Amino acid sequence: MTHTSVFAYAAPAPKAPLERITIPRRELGAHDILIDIKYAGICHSDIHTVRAEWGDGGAFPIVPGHEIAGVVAEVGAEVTRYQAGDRVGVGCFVDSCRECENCRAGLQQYCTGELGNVGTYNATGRDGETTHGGYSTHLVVDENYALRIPESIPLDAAAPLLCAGITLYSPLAHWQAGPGKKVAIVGLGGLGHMGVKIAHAMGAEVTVLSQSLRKKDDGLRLGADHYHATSDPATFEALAGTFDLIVNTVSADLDLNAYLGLLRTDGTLVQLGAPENPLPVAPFALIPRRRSIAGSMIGGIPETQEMLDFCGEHGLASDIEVISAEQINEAYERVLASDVRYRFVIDTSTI
Ligand SMILES: NC(=O)c1ccc[n+]([C@@H]2O[C@H](COP(=O)([O-])OP(=O)(O)OC[C@H]3O[C@@H](n4cnc5c(N)ncnc54)[C@H](O)[C@@H]3O)[C@@H](O)[C@H]2O)c1
Ligand SMILES: [Zn+2]
Repeated sequence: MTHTSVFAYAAPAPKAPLERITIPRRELGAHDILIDIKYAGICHSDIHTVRAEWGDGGAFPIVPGHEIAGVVAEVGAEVTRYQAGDRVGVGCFVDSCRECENCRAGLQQYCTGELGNVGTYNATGRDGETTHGGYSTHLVVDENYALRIPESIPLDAAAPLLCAGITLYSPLAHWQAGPGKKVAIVGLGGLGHMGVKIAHAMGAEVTVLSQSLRKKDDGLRLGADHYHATSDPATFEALAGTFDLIVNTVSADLDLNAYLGLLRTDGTLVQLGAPENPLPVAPFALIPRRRSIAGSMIGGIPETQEMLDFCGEHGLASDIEVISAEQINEAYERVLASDVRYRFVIDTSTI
């Protein structure tokens, strides 16, 4: 297979600063599109991965980036869905088996086939080659794993929707956030701020549970009805038994038992944050009120398109700070210090 060489930013080894390298992109296959990447969001998962916090080490050098927005530059011979000039996005995976029960149901993120869902980076594609993510100038992807970005959403603010947006939309839709439902969003970072916007647009009564009240004004502006500090023990007394749904976006260890106490009867806590340590659950945090704890991972292709269209209709996008490629390492430190409002987005023309 022949390749084209393109520029990218990569972590050469675990915990090492990212640096500019060249990577291969495959030649256009019949069903592929070539995307001229314009913007790539920085997700906390990128940081977990390059710091090797999820165990397996990975295939370094790793080019992160799964919040990708760009414009179609070329299409393969049999492409039907896109043409040059279309505004498109790519999220957390670029392929899946397409045959298992989940793939056929449009839940490609939960592919159970041998191929599994092929991560946009740090994964092995069906051609046996390592995938490289969006901190890069170009990407070749199968047209079936790209999404259409509505005209009303600027490309830079659209990029984070491809992970942060769908990761919140999917559980909020699944657990039916809407009028009459009380929803708490724990952690007001990249994921959390999209959770507030989307849950509010769905009609739910939204509460932010943040470490402090430092970002309260932002939270209310984003659409929250209430805002509480989890550093204040009175919060857990005042809100005991309140919520139908709690969505935990925190990237660090948290005492889930304290949060389970905030659920009403039959309420559900959905775990989205993925810290490296187990989170112990006390049986009696669940038993007395038939409470549930669940997980959810991004969303499938049809639901991601539905989320983008929903955001287009409701005028939603991410609150972003656009940076140049040479600021990536500094941005990582700022994400780790909770100093981001609310997503860093790399202008990939600076790569
Ligand atoms: N389930 C999924 O599909 C999925 C998808 C994307 C990301 N993630 C994971 O979700 C987590 C969050 O990602 P992100 O990009 O939003 O990160 P982020 O760093 O932008 O946001 C995390 C937020 O949690 C806050 N926080 C930390 N400790 C807290 C505490 N004790 N109480 C309340 N808030 C606290 C931080 O201040 C920050 O605002 C990461 O672990 C990431 O890997 C999961
Ligand atoms: Zn992500």
